[in-house]
Amino acid sequence: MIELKQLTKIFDTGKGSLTAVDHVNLSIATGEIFGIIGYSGAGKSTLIRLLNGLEQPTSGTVQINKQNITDSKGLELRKARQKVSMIFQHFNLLWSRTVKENIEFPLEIAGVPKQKRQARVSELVELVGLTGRENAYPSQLSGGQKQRVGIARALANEPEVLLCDEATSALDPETTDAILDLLVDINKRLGLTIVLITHEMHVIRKICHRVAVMEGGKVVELGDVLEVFQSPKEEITKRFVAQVTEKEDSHETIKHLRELYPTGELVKLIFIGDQAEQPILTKLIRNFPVEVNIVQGDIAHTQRGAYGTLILQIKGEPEQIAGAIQFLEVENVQTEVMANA
Ligand SMILES: Nc1ncnc2c1ncn2[C@@H]1O[C@H](COP(=O)(O)OP(=O)(O)OP(=O)(O)O)[C@@H](O)[C@H]1O
Repeated sequence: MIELKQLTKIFDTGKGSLTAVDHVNLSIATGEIFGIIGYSGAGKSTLIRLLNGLEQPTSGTVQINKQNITDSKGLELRKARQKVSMIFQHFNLLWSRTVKENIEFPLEIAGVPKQKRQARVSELVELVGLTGRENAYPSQLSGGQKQRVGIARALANEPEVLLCDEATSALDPETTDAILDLLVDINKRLGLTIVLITHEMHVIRKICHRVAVMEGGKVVELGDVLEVFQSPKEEITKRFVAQVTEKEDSHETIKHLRELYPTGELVKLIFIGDQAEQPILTKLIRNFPVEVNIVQGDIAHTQRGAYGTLILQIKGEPEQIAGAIQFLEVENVQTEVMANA
């Protein structure tokens, strides 16, 4: 659906040239929710502006549905851009227009007749959960409701791709989750391809299928969200993953746990995907004469299955403990002995 080849954008800053996007190659499938994460200045906004044709690349190409955005001009470019819609961190609504009128705006521009426009607006209002608020002005809405208007407006002309530029960064955690749920719902119902940029790993974890990590204009890591959580390779990716996993690996935490649980072994288990639903602990306790205490646990759900960590205190004869740990490894549970008694 989206193909970026050797995509590069160099800005002339007056003080020399700055490579904001550096030879990026990406292939995003139809119906995928694809996340791009990076710290400020990594090049995410520039990349997204290249995707919707607002910025011209210095070199390389952007193809959407086999159409080359970078070569298109005039009517052709406008048509290609209609397939791509966008929502923003600060919503970018028209303040003097009501909810209904904001959603209707892109339909007016596209020349859709009034009756058709009204029917489409009603559909969209319902889709984003704003029934009853049609005549409110943006100033009368909460942040989450404003973003719902932004989403409805973006969907008005039936785009194939929705770009989300830090779409939940201005929202509180609960509202963020509700908006992310809405995006997943829309992705499933309409088969819409979603590309989002963010600096929050929570957003990636919750809704994305795949993720690209950007640093210094380059994609430094790319993979399935679950895989990236399981084994982040780059230092920067590890830092992003640590945003949402327990701070259980820190030296202080381990020391603290050792004080609380001075005997036996402290073992950290990492469950990925289906494993999180299997009765592995039941089997362990049945097969080995050891005592197992749950010290700490955390399960996160991604679009591709669950990811969880569990810290156990295992007490018993050393060879039985060793056997229990071996059993976990045979069951393909990633296991780390955290501290010795
Ligand atoms: N129009 C421009 N002219 C010159 N430099 C620019 C321009 N736009 C972006 N840059 C520079 O390109 C680099 C990448 O910026 P970009 O905004 O794409 O990063 P980002 O990852 O989106 O960060 P942020 O989240 O802060 O927007 C930065 O060093 C930025 O200063």
